[in-house]
Amino acid sequence: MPVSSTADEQPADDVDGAALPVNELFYSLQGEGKLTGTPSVFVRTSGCNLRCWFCDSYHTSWEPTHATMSVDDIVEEVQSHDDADHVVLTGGEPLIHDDAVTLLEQLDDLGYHTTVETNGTIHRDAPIDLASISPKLASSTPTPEKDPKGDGEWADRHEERRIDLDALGALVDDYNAQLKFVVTGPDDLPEIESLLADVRSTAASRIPDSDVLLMPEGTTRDELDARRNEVAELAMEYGYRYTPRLHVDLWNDAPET
Ligand SMILES: C[S@@+](CC[C@H](N)C(=O)[O-])C[C@H]1O[C@@H](n2cnc3c(N)ncnc32)[C@H](O)[C@@H]1O
Ligand SMILES: Nc1nc2[nH]cc(C(=O)O)c2c(=O)[nH]1
Ligand code: SF4
Ligand SMILES: [Mg+2]
Repeated sequence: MPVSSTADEQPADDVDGAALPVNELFYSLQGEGKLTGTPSVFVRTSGCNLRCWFCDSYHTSWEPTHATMSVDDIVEEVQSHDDADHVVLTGGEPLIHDDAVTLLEQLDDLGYHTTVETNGTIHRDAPIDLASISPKLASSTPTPEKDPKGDGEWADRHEERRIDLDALGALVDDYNAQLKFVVTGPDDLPEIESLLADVRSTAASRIPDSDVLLMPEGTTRDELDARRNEVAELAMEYGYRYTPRLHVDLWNDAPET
């Protein structure tokens, strides 16, 4: 059972057996985190238990769309990208789906390196080679002024759900992990420091600063141009790692990149 199961699951209709709601499946370079630049197949599931105002995958969270794919068909499409040996399972929040585990098991059996991009509110037992955890800060909350769709109807639910220390501690203890924070500005740093202290006292394993990454918020080149230097300097000031958003630098906000 997941540590936290406040899931807004998209039903997997039409298909018998293990299946997932898939928003997009594409081959690209890992654009974020320690494996930046690695050729990887991305499987993006639809549905999320949070609603970050800045979500760069709007059609998996605010207005989710998907095709239901059997896990067998997903694996076949992954294998069609001959040169890739890394798979990134993302979303939406991929760990709201029970069959994410089935997919990860099949990929692991085939020898793929698996990264799971997760908001860190749900823990599952699965063969995950890199848990790429992006805990959501207060600056992600869709207040009425920032809500991309409505009038702040999701703000309270998002606030209640965005941090689950037990899930974060279990993910860090069970997997090779990186903590990747979306930074909107210097005001985010005190919260990152205090959250890290809490996760460090919850988790049994050590979390070195080199596993903590600061990533500038921005879905377009222009937005990143305005923010990346400030975030890079914050990384130097606090001793954390900086991660670019290589895919945005290369392809801006094009889909399937
Ligand atoms: C769309 S999320 C899907 C995985 C999971 N729901 C999560 O949030 O980690 C993939 C990654 O994009 C990041 N992200 C989403 N919107 C962003 C934005 N506007 N600027 C920078 N990073 C963003 C998330 O923090 C996460 O690391
Ligand atoms: N190229 C590329 N790298 C990524 N790393 C994490 C992504 C995500 O959306 O989870 C992502 C993405 O959408 N594209
Ligand atoms: S948790 Fe991830 S997928 Fe969900 S709204 Fe936030 S950034 Fe988007
Ligand atoms: Mg993305």
